[in-house]
Amino acid sequence: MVTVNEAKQKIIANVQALSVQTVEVRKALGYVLANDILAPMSLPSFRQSSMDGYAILDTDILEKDTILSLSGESKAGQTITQTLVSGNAIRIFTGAPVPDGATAVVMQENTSAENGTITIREFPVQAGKNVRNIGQQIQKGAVALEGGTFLSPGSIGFLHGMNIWEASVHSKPKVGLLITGDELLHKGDAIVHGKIFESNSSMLAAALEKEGIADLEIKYAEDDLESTIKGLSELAENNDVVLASGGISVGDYDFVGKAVEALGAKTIFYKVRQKPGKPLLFAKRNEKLIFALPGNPASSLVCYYEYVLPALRIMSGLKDPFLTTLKMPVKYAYSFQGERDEFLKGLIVNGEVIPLDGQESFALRSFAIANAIVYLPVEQNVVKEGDLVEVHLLPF
Ligand SMILES: Nc1nc2c(c(=O)[nH]1)N[C@H]1C(S)=C(S)[C@@H](COP(=O)(O)OP(=O)(O)OC[C@H]3O[C@@H](n4cnc5c(N)ncnc54)[C@H](O)[C@@H]3O)O[C@H]1N2
Ligand code: MOO
Repeated sequence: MVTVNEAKQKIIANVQALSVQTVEVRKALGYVLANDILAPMSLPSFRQSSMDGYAILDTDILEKDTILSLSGESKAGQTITQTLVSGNAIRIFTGAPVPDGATAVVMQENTSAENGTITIREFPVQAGKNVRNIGQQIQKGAVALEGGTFLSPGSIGFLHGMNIWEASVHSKPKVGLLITGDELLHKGDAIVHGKIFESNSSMLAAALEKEGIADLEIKYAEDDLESTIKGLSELAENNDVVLASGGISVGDYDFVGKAVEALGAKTIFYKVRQKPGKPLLFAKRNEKLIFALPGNPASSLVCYYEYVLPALRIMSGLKDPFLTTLKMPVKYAYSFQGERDEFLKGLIVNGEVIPLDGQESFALRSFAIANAIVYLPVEQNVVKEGDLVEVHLLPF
């Protein structure tokens, strides 16, 4: 048995980023950049107006209500940059090139136009006002995004804005899932006393989908050693990571541990001093990872978020793979007995976290409405209302 912290350290020590591939930036959402990207151009690449109004020379505006002559127009998309001569104003629109010679743009609300003249109702006008400078966002040749950056919708827009359409990213792990349990019913099956509807596969598939891992290979094994070995070895052939659900405890029909051993995989840890999810197993077979998740649904999902997800994120190239962690006051007192750290399904409301009712490992109802996991180490087994607790934000 290892502690929660030891288990996490063993994940970090045993998991590496996968190889690098080139992907279209548009398809790169959720991938992690393998190298720094240098800006191939400055942004903006020309001086742009940030307002609809008039381009002027700030030194022409010596008092309020200065009158200038209207001498042209610059609209967005215009390719010829005009030149502003002192004493004049050029009509300009947001995103349009600022004429050479102009030092500022006065927004049109602060002007009035009549008979070819423009009255500037603002004084003083600062040089540079409402002008986006060349390279203000990024200078050509500077690091635009660092290797290790998680590509978000914002990153995709930023890269396309610099005329970058492909990027080098770490591959995403391929994941296989082995569902064990003779008690499991599937969609369309008649309800039978003693059997339950299988729900871990769809729950884990949905969690993986959230992480950008969509093409999950799912197999089902009967509660016998041969079927479990076959399922695990086939999945390990085709995938980087194999998750097994159920059959990892000590019962006569729990075969996952024995199957992992029979496959010659190296167990990195088995059993974590935690509730739920005690019988979690992490093994490696060459570079393939095997996680045996406890069958209890809430145990399975806690183990996914706390250990599997960080491993998948390290493989995807992320440096900070764990759920976002913060300290927050707890809304109600909570205490527990026993020698295992606890992970509680929690709901954050108005800056406080509520430990939800129904923390048993078979119960998913609390998880269904949770937005966080509260981590209470055994040393913190009694918390009073308002005490600070460690909260791990669930990814939504
Ligand atoms: N004598 C002991 N018994 C148990 C121990 C122990 O230390 N000594 N540990 C308990 C703990 S803690 C856990 S957690 C469970 C883990 O058991 P398994 O991983 O072997 O899981 P199963 O026995 O196969 O199933 C447990 C539970 O979950 C339901 N289940 C299984 N698969 C699914 C699925 N795909 N969808 C929905 N529900 C599923 C299953 O019916 C059981 O109710 O062991 C304890 N026992
Ligand atoms: O380790 Mo189990 O998940 O407490 O029932």
